[in-house]
Amino acid sequence: MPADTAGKNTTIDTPKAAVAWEAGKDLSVEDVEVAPPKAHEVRIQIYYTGVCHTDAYTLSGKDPEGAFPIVLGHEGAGIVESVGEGVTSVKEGDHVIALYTPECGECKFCKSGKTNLCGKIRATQGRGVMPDGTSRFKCKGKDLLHFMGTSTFSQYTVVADISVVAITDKAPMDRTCLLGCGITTGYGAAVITAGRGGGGIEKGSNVAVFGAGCVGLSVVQGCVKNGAKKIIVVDVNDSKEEWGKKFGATDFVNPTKIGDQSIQEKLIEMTDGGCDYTFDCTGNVHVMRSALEACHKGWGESIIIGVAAAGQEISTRPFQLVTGRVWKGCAFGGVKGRTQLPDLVDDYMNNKLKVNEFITHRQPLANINQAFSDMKAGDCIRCVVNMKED
Ligand SMILES: NC(=O)C1=CN([C@@H]2O[C@H](COP(=O)(O)OP(=O)(O)OC[C@H]3O[C@@H](n4cnc5c(N)ncnc54)[C@H](OP(=O)(O)O)[C@@H]3O)[C@@H](O)[C@H]2O)C=CC1
Ligand SMILES: N[C@@H](CCC(=O)N[C@@H](CSC=O)C(=O)NCC(=O)O)C(=O)O
Ligand SMILES: [Zn+2]
Ligand SMILES: [Zn+2]
Repeated sequence: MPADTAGKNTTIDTPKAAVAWEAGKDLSVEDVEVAPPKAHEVRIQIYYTGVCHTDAYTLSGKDPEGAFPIVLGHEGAGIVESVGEGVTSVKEGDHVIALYTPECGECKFCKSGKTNLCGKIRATQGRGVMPDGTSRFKCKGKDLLHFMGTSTFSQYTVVADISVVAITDKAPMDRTCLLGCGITTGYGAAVITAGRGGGGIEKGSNVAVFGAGCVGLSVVQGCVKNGAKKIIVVDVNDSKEEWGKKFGATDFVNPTKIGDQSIQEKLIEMTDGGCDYTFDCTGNVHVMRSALEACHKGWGESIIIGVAAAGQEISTRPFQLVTGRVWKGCAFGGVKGRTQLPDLVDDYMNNKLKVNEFITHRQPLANINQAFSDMKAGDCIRCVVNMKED
């Protein structure tokens, strides 16, 4: 892999990337060409990437925005190799995390103070191209699409300068990569998105978290931080009870083992009328309904985090909302990546945020398909892929 390209306007023509040529097929590790960053773009050498269920979702063909061939991956950390003209926010050698939720600071969304979503490059990002409408990846003479503005399953990637944040070089990248999606998403949902003022769950809240994967356990971690009273993990997999308790959950319910009672009835009974907050971390629309209906009348809030497949819709009786329950959702936990992510990394470095505990599996890039299989097994919370080991 060339190490002397930094700062030079050259295409890197030997890195490897895991290419998704077609929906539903294994990834193929290929030699790719990665063009230099244009103005307001950054080329990053990716060191480590997590594999998230959203990568599998898009690979499956169920993502309405999914197109192929594409370089997937959106949970990555690395080092800036070179920057294009006009880039001032990061420089060569900076340790960074790629951001699938960019932050330009200038658009209507960024200026609203009401959301972490940024509108500046969302249209091109959704079409799998850079903001100028073209790709920086080539393989076998074909252009490859970018994914979520990050494409971290490549040893080198190019991102918009608003889609990357510099963090301390003291933090181990094989862990901080997970702050690029799963951990930040769940934690942010609990400490930022939840609550009418968006300040997170209040101290003393009773909470139910549906689905105890990386995202759900991160919600648990956020609820502990904000002083929740009851944190009930709901999962169909009994092994998640121990995981939930490790992160601070107080109770566990397996909804398949409560007889004739519905899960919403069970949770209402356990919380004297319903939960103050519930979180869907499964992507299952039936679970989303249960999560809403398990909320306390008058004020309970249910936050949708899980990503459901194309064509799936949520439903409930409108009466559930008329009587004061609130349905909302968030991407990346409501966290503003460039403004707020460095603080989360610092919290991790100061032992205030668990990250290491989520890593159950590791694979080299050559075994990335195994990393997808690992992720789908019930004993995996997160698998980290070493992008330098091919
Ligand atoms: N909004 C956002 O910004 C983001 C959304 N996501 C989405 O969040 C979701 C969760 O991600 P992740 O934590 O990685 O996923 P995991 O699959 O690791 O965790 C989901 C958990 O939910 C369990 N589960 C499945 N069905 C049910 C059910 N009916 N009731 C209760 N529990 C159930 C699963 O059990 P089992 O393993 O037995 O199936 C698993 O333990 C995904 O849909 C992902 O795409 C992820 C990141 C960001
Ligand atoms: N492309 C999908 C939507 C997938 C989705 O909801 N992505 C989340 C992040 S999930 C991360 O693992 C997100 O950022 N949503 C906001 C956005 O602007 O995409 C579809 O079309 O269904
Ligand atoms: Zn993700
Ligand atoms: Zn913006």
